[in-house]
Amino acid sequence: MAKLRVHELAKELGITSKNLLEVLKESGEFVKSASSTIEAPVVRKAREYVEAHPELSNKKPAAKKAKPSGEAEKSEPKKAAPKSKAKPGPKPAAPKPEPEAKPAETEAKPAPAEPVAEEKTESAEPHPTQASGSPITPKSAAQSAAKSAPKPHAPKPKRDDRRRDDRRHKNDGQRGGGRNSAPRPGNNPFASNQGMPRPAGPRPHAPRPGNNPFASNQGMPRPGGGQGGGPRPQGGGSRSGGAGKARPSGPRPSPNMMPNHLEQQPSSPSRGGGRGRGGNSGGGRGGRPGTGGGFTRSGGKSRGGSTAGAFGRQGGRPTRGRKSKRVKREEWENQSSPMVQGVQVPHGDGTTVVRVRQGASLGDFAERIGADPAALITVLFRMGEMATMNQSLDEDTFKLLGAELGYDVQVMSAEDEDREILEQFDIDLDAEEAAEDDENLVARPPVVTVMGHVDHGKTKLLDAIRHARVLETEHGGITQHIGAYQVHIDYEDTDRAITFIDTPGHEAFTQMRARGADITDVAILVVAADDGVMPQTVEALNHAQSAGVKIVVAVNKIDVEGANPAKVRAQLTEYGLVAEEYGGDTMFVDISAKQRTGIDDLLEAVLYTSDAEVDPKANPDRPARGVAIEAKLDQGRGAVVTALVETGTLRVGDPLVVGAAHGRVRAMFDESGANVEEAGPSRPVQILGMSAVPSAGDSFIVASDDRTARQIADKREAAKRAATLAKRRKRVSLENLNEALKEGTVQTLNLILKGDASGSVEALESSLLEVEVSDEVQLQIIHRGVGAITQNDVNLATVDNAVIIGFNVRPAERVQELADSEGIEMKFYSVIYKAIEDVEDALKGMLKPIYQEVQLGSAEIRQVFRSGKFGNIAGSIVRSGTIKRGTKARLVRDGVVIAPELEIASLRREKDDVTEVREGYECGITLGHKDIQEGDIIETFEMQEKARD
Ligand SMILES: Nc1nc2c(ncn2[C@@H]2O[C@H](COP(=O)(O)OP(=O)(O)OP(=O)(O)O)[C@@H](O)[C@H]2O)c(=O)[nH]1
Repeated sequence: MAKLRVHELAKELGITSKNLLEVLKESGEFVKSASSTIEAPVVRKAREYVEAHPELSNKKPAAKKAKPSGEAEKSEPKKAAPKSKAKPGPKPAAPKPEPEAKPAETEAKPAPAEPVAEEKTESAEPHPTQASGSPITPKSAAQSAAKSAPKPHAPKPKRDDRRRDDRRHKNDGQRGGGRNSAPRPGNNPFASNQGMPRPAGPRPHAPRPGNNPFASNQGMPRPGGGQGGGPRPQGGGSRSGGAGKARPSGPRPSPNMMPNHLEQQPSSPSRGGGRGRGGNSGGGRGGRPGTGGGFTRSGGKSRGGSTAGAFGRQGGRPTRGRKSKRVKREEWENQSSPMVQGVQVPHGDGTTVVRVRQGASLGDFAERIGADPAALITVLFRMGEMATMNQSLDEDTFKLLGAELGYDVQVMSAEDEDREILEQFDIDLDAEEAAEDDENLVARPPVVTVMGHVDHGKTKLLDAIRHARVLETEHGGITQHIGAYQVHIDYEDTDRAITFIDTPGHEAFTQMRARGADITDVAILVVAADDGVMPQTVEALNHAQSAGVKIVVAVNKIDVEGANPAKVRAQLTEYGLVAEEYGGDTMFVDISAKQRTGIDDLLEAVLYTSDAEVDPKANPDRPARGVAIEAKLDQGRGAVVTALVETGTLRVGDPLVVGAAHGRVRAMFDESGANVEEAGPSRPVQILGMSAVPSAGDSFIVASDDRTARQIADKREAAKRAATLAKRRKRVSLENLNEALKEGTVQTLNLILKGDASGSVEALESSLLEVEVSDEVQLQIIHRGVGAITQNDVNLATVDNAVIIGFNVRPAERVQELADSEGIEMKFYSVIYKAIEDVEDALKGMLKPIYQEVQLGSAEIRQVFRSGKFGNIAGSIVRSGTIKRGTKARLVRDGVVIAPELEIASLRREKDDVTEVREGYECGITLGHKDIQEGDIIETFEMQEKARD
């Protein structure tokens, strides 16, 4: 199912998304925006078209496609002939291919070769997305273009830039011709009526009746084009030759264009083409309006034997008769597919990119390349891998398989995948953002994160701000920590709000970013004036700068003796933060978080910086979108999510999706615990009503209804599961997969990481998490931190049976003794790879657990009873421990084991069957062993796994 998006394909082809969109739209494809997905067949067509039209390219014309085009050229002549259909003449003589003729070429060929096969494959695929989408309206394009112009405020790094880029993009795209009139003369590959700008109006109708995905204008006359279809060189037209008559205008600019390609599609090529060509060249009818659709695939189809020739039936018959076509297509593919590993499967050219989701199965991949899954299973098997059709494959396996088949298989990132999921519900966040009209945007409070070195006063500062500013509010101040809060300040005679993320430190900031949540507008970098710039100060500013976040420096602890604020300013210039007083553009404010001085100045500096450098804006009049900042499970209230609204307004009752959780907003609270009915941009609120607890950094969107919300959440959950499955599979070799599954025991190695700096701890953690030994053993980092190993760490290790890893740190006083007495292992490293090696070894060691025998009890046989029914019964007395029924036993006589592998088959006290008998009691035991005597000792034991040290 993984599909390329327009912008991705555009990038790949070196043209603008706009151009590509136009090309696609013109060809009748239902693409909505640059983020819309496009089906493989369309991708292929577009690729071929663009390759054939280097003029479309922005950057590198058709360089990379050189090869394909070359091929195209080769075949051109052939096609050209058929194409000439333009000419009424019965015999398409035109030997001379028109420049654009390439695309058509293939189809023209009487004997469709591989390309045909490929095309077919594509065509067979349904095009759900396209069908539902509607083209971007000219209005939105116009709006977005308009937006780009005025930029009242200073440069806005993040979002604005992005938006601007988009606009630029759009504008670029339009460069050819009228902005709305998508079709650029000459450029549009699929356009049937090239050269005639098509009024934007009709576009929306794009959806042709019928469901021929390729017929651009089925059944609808194209304005201006006269019959639009008629003239279309492409399709069957060319083939049938007859079409000619339809052709009003002279030589079709690009008969070969896409249309032809399309024709190559599955069915058409072989039969359609043949038919049209031969039999009914009469295709004459091609004149039919509407028919010649860009992707005339239908033209070819006109199998009705009738004349339908080239342009023929399209209008009337979209894609019916699918079945037989499909069958034929398969037959065709089978004939033309190359052999790989002795199996016939489609083959790429080595550069063909196939995108699959994380955790995609072989079946998914087969669908993408139009192969028979069974054939792929065989190929994989012969490559030494075994997989079923529905089993998730990991990226490596896909890559291997792809390489074998000539495809560059790319596993989609989680973000792309999510985008794709949303697109299935017609939600395209990027496009919406790009299409947002500046007029609808209103200023929103800046979102601020506090960062800095350990102990420089981040928490104290957040407290100071909270107290200074929130206690005065009507609700009586912040009563709870919800992960974010808003304060108000009188700034330039206006009441202004600032939103603070209440989790200090760049780790949280980075974690959120890693999940795609760029919510911070301004970062306050806290530097203690008595300590100066420290390692984490630098880390924090690097993180902020790399995120394009503006920084305000809070020089803290100026109340401390020896504080040297000037030194901080001087130090930070080295890192590109030059104070205004030194001619730079960064605001430095001296504060004392402890004494709560300078706080107002700091807040003003934040607002000043925000206004000047960020100018955050959002449209409050739309369904809300935002990010989950914190989430927890509350016993009485269920999932409690603190969400920050980024745009739109969130209201109680809204159907919401947060990550893989969904639900209706049952109630909302602000940081003071007060009920909130609605929350606008930059407003943090606690939300009740979600079905599950999402992760911090998960984005949320208001869905159109509960059902959609649930479906999106379900799909996300499924994607997550598939990704996890794929990862897990990676770690289990095929040989031991079944065993591992059978045993069902997964062992976990718990680790506590302590390091000299958070950077090194993070690096160590991420490296360790990549260690994969087997699916049976997992590695879990239960705690990490900066600084010496403390008693707390050891206590935690005791509880969770963890190993402590110290990276460039040592245990604090008396901690070593504690660890020794608790049997906690501490390991110290100064090189990351050494730690990784050791952990890897430990994990491997865990693979083969050592079992040890544990004695459970022993009993002495006092008397032997012979019973016909039960065999020999040992009347015994339990000498130690407990004798349990069903446990393993051995028989010892005079210190010699005479029967090592027995089992307590039955156990009785008096006349009752019992499960166990304790020390000192008499009992009757049967062992299923005849040779027992008075005085023999029955020892019972079990095998217990021994933890490795
Ligand atoms: N004298 C003085 N002490 C301060 C000031 N700000 C913070 N402190 C003290 O510095 C210590 C660390 O403050 P925190 O706010 O916990 O520092 P932090 O940066 O949040 O520390 P971590 O959470 O460990 O990263 C505490 O003992 C505070 O009381 C200040 O302005 N003046």
